[in-house]
Amino acid sequence: MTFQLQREKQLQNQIPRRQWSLQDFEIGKPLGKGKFGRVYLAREVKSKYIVALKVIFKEQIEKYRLHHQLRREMEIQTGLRHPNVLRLYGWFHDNERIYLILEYAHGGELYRELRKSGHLSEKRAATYIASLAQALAYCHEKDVIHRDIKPENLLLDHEGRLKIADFGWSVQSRSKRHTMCGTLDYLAPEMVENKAHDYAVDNWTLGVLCYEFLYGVPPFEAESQTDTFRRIMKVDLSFPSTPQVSAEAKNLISRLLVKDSSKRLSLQKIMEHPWIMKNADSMDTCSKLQL
Ligand SMILES: Nc1ncnc2c1ncn2[C@@H]1O[C@H](COP(=O)(O)OP(=O)(O)OP(=O)(O)O)[C@@H](O)[C@H]1O
Repeated sequence: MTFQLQREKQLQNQIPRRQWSLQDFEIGKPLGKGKFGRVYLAREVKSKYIVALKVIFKEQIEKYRLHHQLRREMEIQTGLRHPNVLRLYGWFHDNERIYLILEYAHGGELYRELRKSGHLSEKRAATYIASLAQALAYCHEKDVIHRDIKPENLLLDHEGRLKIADFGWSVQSRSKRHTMCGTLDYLAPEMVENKAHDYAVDNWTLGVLCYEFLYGVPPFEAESQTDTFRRIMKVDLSFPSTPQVSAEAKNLISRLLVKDSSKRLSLQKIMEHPWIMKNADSMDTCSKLQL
């Protein structure tokens, strides 16, 4: 067992009885800034386990009346245990702030990787899609839906394994995206139309992500929000000639970007798809289970 693993176990042993406070952590460098606060590298003093500490200002939460939702969502995420879902180990608060004790994702945002390399290889793209399909199947089983699975919310650990982060912030993040960046790119037709929707919205988003991993841009990108909306509603999908992408990958994308949500490929079928079977690195997706 590696040191980090032993330390994680130590940390986990403390979780049920522990009332955490800021004194339990040594705070390191800032890792990033979100809408509601900042994220810092931190080390739990007793176990020496490295975590990411997300600091959220209560004032912000109160301003947007998000405290009930934040609490519910924190409870959901604490209960999720999957190698491709970022762990939330616990939380505590003081007068001004709420602190979330999160698994540290050493590799940072997948979004940055994607921008850096332009697009990903089929092997990497397939591995990420398989990881996402497995993580989502696990969440759906637990009746947790509505993951905000756009590249900015996907982090990588020290081994390059994908982690879905920002759980439960789907509503905020989505409205944030609408107002701040105006992007609808990852939303299924039934969502942009504000219709009732179910688990199948996540399957659509997997199709969008698969396209973006392979081509470097989302499939329905347009100058304006209205044009993106139109393209999504028409499923105006086309595959550029470069970069070269295999017919099997295009087949998977076309079977996910289907307007009728009941006809989209299921998560199970994604995992069995020939492109995934051929390209996904199974070590990264299934065998490193439950630490
Ligand atoms: N667990 C983590 N490990 C490593 N880096 C992280 C972790 N969590 C967040 N970060 C970094 O900090 C940045 C800000 O994270 P945060 O979740 O606050 O922002 P956000 O995605 O904009 O979320 P929100 O919508 O909640 O404001 C991320 O973009 C990421 O680079």
